[in-house]
Amino acid sequence: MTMVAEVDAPLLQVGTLTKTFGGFTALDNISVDIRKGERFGLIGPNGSGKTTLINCISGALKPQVGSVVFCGEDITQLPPHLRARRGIARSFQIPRPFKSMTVLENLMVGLDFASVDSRLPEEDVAMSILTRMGLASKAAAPSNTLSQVELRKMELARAMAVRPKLLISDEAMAGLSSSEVDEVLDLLISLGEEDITIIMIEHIMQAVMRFSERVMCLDAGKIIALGAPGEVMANKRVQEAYLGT
Ligand SMILES: Nc1ncnc2c1ncn2[C@@H]1O[C@H](COP(=O)(O)OP(=O)(O)OP(=O)(O)O)[C@@H](O)[C@H]1O
Repeated sequence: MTMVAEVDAPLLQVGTLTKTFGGFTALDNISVDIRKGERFGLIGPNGSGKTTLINCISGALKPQVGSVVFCGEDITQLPPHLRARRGIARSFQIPRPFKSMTVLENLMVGLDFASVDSRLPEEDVAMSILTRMGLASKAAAPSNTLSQVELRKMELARAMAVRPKLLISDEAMAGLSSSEVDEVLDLLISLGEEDITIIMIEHIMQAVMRFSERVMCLDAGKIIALGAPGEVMANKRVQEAYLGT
């Protein structure tokens, strides 16, 4: 019985999280469990609290109330770098590469940061991640010569370098063409197939619908819907929050 409980335990447990800035409540009593390998979409209108929630999970912010439990460990008080070492990685909306470095060098910095213990030389590990992301041919290219979609892939590769259990993708597709969105989505979905849990913040609804097994919609710091993508999109409160009607 114990074994079954361990297998079924959520990877991430967010419990009664409240985050205020001065007198303003950005997150109001948020509780959600995310299972291992789940592809989880996080949506909500501008200012609804998505980034604040992700910041509380990655450690950039500490909530006033509530807890974040990851792999059974309460990490609420841990700083971001220790959360990264436990397997939480974040890929940012605006890629921030070290411009003068090559794509391979950018990745090796990520490996150093994570102090990833590997029997393989770091360069081999970095090259295998670049191959996985379809960027092997760009390994020696300076990062400032990459196209937008290549930059997004490099950002995901850098997040992958820490060998995450949980990858948080923060608007990785903003500004891309629809075929490029599909390329990045295919990559994210293939990572999900390797049991990497992914939380995707995204405004492109078509991408959210295709990617997510479950979707959570925030509005004014509260969960207004949580469930299968079709159900959430059909929810009247979600439609009102987006359409402002
Ligand atoms: N450091 C801060 N100080 C004060 N207010 C903040 C701070 N960070 C966020 N907020 C406020 O908290 C609310 C939620 O912001 P948050 O960035 O989490 O929203 P979001 O859903 O990610 O929005 P967007 O889609 O525009 O990125 C907003 O009203 C924002 O102004």
